[in-house]
Amino acid sequence: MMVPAIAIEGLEKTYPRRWRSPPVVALGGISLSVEPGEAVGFIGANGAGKTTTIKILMGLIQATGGSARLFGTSVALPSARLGLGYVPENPYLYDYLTPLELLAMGMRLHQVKVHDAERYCLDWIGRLGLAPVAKKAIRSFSKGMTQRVAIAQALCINPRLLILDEPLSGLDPIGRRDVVEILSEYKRGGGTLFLTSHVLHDVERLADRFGLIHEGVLRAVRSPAELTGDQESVLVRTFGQTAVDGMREDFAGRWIGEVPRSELWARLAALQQAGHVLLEVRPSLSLEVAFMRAVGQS
Ligand SMILES: Nc1ncnc2c1ncn2[C@@H]1O[C@H](COP(=O)(O)OP(=O)(O)OP(=O)(O)O)[C@@H](O)[C@H]1O
Repeated sequence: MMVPAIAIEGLEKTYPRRWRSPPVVALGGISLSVEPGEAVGFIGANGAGKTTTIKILMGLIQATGGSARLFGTSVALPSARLGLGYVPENPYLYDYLTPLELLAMGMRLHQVKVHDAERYCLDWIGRLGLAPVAKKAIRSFSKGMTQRVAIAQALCINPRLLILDEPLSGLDPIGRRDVVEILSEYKRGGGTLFLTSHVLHDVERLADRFGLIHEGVLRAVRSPAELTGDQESVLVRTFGQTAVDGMREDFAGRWIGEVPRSELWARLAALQQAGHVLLEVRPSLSLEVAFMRAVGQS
């Protein structure tokens, strides 16, 4: 059997009492495993326990109960994190360094050797859209630019596992698109991803499974097919000149309708006969809504 990339069992974290504040139970015993080559999105509202989980995996804080392993090695051992890429929620980078220097340093720390290291790092910097500032101190960078450097640094070591805490926050729409594309490519190449987000939409294109965490409890772990596969109706969008029963015209002159799954093929045939061109067929509930329903949040 393959060793899971991440194996979390009954993980607990209670932050101790401070001054007048009572102890905070951030994780109430969560269990989750991520297989090599898999991408898992960890979704939850502010304060749900996502960052706490990641900090435990990264050895930045200690769990108060349960266990966590990376490729079979306990997170208590620093060697568990060799060859692992990590992008924290608010990356703190040595800001007197340039992106080129920082990437080179990361490669040395992870003992990654490539033929022409400078060229290799510049290539990664370029892919994150930072070529013009490759040799400028990070100190002068915006939040989004800093985030891009952190992502380049995590990816350039060719990690066997990539852990990202809110990787898209702070990025503009183009940055988001670029990063989703780069992460998809990493996954297609066999990489393993564990990433957090407040919203499922952000990680929809990347994740094979989604885990919903709520107040320190993992409420459900589901694949997109499990979420949308058993919906009883399907949304159909067409383009055509004539009205067809059950379809309504939208403002752009397209036709849209919810069709019971059992009638789909008959309805598509009727639409074709009426001269409609098929534009889209998809589950009528968005993944986000389906997920919220699955865990009883809506
Ligand atoms: N150092 C700390 N001391 C005390 N409580 C903490 C500490 N860090 C986090 N918490 C609490 O633990 C709970 C989980 O926080 P965590 O940062 O893991 O949530 P999150 O899901 O990452 O939230 P966000 O999306 O806002 O980053 C919250 O109630 C938070 O207030």
